Order: sequence, then C-alpha cells, then structure tokens
Amino acid sequence: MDHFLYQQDELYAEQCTVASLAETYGTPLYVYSRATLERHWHAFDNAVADHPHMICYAVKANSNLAVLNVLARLGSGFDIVSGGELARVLEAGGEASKVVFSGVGKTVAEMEMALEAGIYCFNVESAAELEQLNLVALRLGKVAPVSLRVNPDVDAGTHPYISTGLKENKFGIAMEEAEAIFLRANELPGLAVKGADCHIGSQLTELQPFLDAMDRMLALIDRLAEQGVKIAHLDVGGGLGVTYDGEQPPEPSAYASALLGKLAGRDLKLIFEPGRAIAANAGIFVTQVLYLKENAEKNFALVDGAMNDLIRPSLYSAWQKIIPVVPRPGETRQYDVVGPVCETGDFLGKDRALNIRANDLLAVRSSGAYGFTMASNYNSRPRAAEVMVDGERHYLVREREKVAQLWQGEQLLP
Ligand SMILES: Cc1ncc(COP(=O)(O)O)c(C=O)c1O
Ligand SMILES: N[C@@H](CCCC[NH3+])C(=O)O
Repeated sequence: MDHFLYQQDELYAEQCTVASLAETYGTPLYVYSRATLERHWHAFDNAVADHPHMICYAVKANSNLAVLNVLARLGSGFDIVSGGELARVLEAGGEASKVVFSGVGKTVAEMEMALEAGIYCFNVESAAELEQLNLVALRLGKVAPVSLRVNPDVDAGTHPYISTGLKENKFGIAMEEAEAIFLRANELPGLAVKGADCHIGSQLTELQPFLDAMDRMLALIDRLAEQGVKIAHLDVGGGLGVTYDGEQPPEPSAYASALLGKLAGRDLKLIFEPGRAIAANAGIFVTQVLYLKENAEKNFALVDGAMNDLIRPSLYSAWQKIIPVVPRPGETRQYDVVGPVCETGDFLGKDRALNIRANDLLAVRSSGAYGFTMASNYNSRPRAAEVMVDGERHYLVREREKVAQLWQGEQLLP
C-alpha cells in the first residue's frame, strides 16, 4: 500500500471526474477530497487514542470554509495565526474553546477578538507580547489562558525557509529565557498559565528532531514544576511531513506513539497542530495546457495555472508531482511546466516527462496545503475556484474570483 498520506484514491478512482470538474468549473482549479481530509484527521486522532489530547488543525495550510467545516464536524480544534483565521473558523462552525492562537505578531485587536470569543489558549511568542496580552485581558475584565512558545533550538532538517525551531529563527522564546518568562506570566493577574508549546518546522520527514524537542520541553516542564508553575498541556506544534517525491515520513501512529512514549506517566494533555499532513495530499491543482513551445534548450508546456495560484515551486523550489489527468499512451518528452506570469521563476515543475498536447489537463498533486492559501492576484490574475469532492458528489466551495473583484476598495483620484 502507498504511504497513507499519499493516497488520493478518492480523486483518482475516476480520472474522468477530474476532467469533468475542469469542464464544469474551468481551470485553474483546486480540487479537494472530503474523505481524504477525514481519513488524515482520524489518523492523528486515533494515533493518540485515549491519552488526553486535542488535534488543532493548522488553518494556514488550507482555510477554505468547507475544509474547516469538514474538520469542525469531526470535532477538530484549530491552530490560528490571525484574527482572519479565527473569523473563518467561527464562520465554518469551529468551536472557539478548541482554538489555539499562534504567531509572533498578534495585534491588540486580534487579542481582543480572541478573548471575546473565548479561545482555548494564546501561544505567546515573546516577553513583550505577554505584557501586552496581560494589559488587554485586564482591560476587558478577562483572564487570558496562555502557553509560551519555546524555541528548543533543534535542527528540523527541513528547508531553511520553513524551519522555525533554531535560535536564528524569529519564532518563540529562547530556552534560556523561558523559565523567567513563565515565572513572570504566573505573576501577571490577567494571565493564566496553561501550557508550553513548540513548533520546530514544517515538512519534517524524520522523527528524531521531534523527539529532541520533546525531551527539551519535558525537561523545561519539570524545572517549572519545581518552581511551582504547573503546566497542564504540551503543544508539540505541527510539522509532520508528507510524501511529495518518495519521502517516507513517519506515519501519525508512529509519530504519536514515539511522543507518548516520552511522557512517562506525566499528567500532560498533548496538543498537535498538523496542517500539511492533513491537507496536502487531500488536494490537487488542475491546470490546462495552453501551448507547447520549444527552443534549442528546452520544451515548455505553457499552462493556465501559475505561481500566483501555487507558489511553492517558485518560492521553495518545492517539487510536486505533475500528471496528466487523462494519460496518453506513447513516448514522453521532458517539459518545464510554466505559467503565464511575467517572472522567470514562474514554474510549477521543471524537467517533467510528459506526453501532452495543447488543451490537455494536468494535475499537480499534493496541493491541498499551502496552495490556495498562498495564492495572490499577481499580474492581476483572479484566484482559482475550489471544489470539494464528497463521495459521488462534488460542490463548488469557492467561486473563481471575478476580474472586477480585483479592484474592490480602490479609488481613482478625484
Ligand atoms: C505554530 C505552527 N503550528 C503549526 C504549523 C503547521 O505546520 P505543518 O503544516 O507543517 O503541519 C505551523 C507551520 O509551520 C506553525 O508555524
Ligand atoms: N508554506 C510552507 C510551509 C510554511 C509552514 C507555516 N509555518 C510550504 O508550503 O511548505
């Protein structure tokens, strides 16, 4: 069997389904599978089994309301990084009491909004933010539940742009300062210390960095206990990788049981913030070949999807599998699959063996996470439509943006 995070059977069982979706809704198009989202969420939830825990899906990976709603119906919690994400979670039927709020730069307005909504916990990332949150809570007559995000200084071994747990990264509070800041948090009347958290990076394919971070966090929690600071939960962040190109990341079951094995009887609730592991392989990005073009060096497939729709290849040189929706028999040629945006870096894939003609449809796999959420209107391109496949049925869960929406809020000079 394929690695479970790589199954997209719900979308591939009938390739003509994807073709008919493209015909109905046009391209470029994001297509998600409800069954895959649910299976991935349950894989995490079942992995932790009876140990007290919360799976807080990282909204930044895919914040489409229908996606959030599918997870909310399962009873998921959510990891948010902005007031906008909180609003989406609530709109999609998520419970505020299962929301953790991460992020290095929460504004006063966002703190107020989250306090009014009654979220589970603020993951505070600096001493300055802690003082600010205390003042905001006191002003509103509330007590803010807090966890401190500690930077455990472990090398996640992932792409430098998506590594977060090293001293040189902007995230979290340095381990050396953590105790003093926890003690300060314990004193402030507007705050209630609930937990500790860390998140060391994204797309991790090895267990060891998670285990190293866990060791350091548990040692900190023990030192805090000696000083009278009770930590009720440990939030281990997200970061479990998926298969894009043959990687073999640990299954959620192996990952969770390794972490649980470290708890050694401690009474500590665990919080997980998976984003990519739930959403990436629950989605594909469908694009149509506009033209084929060749020069002395290269063959190009010019497609209607571009870096504004799916920026991961351009931004991180990320590799995502590109396959024809309806394969043609016969010989392949090497193509760079490129979009219409005026940037040399606008590509979805390079040197891909394909047998294609103009008008063929291509599916970029593993696009359910950090796909649409990172899309922009660069080159005044409307953002793609999004569709959810749900068993035999499918639903348009976001319309393609209209060109006239692109200048909403702009004004000419009088
Ligand atoms: C604090 C935090 N939690 C969770 C995530 C989700 O990470 P991933 O999608 O790799 O699971 C991120 C993103 O890296 C993050 O910064
Ligand atoms: N957006 C990144 C991951 C960032 C994770 C968020 N902290 C990606 O596509 O791989």
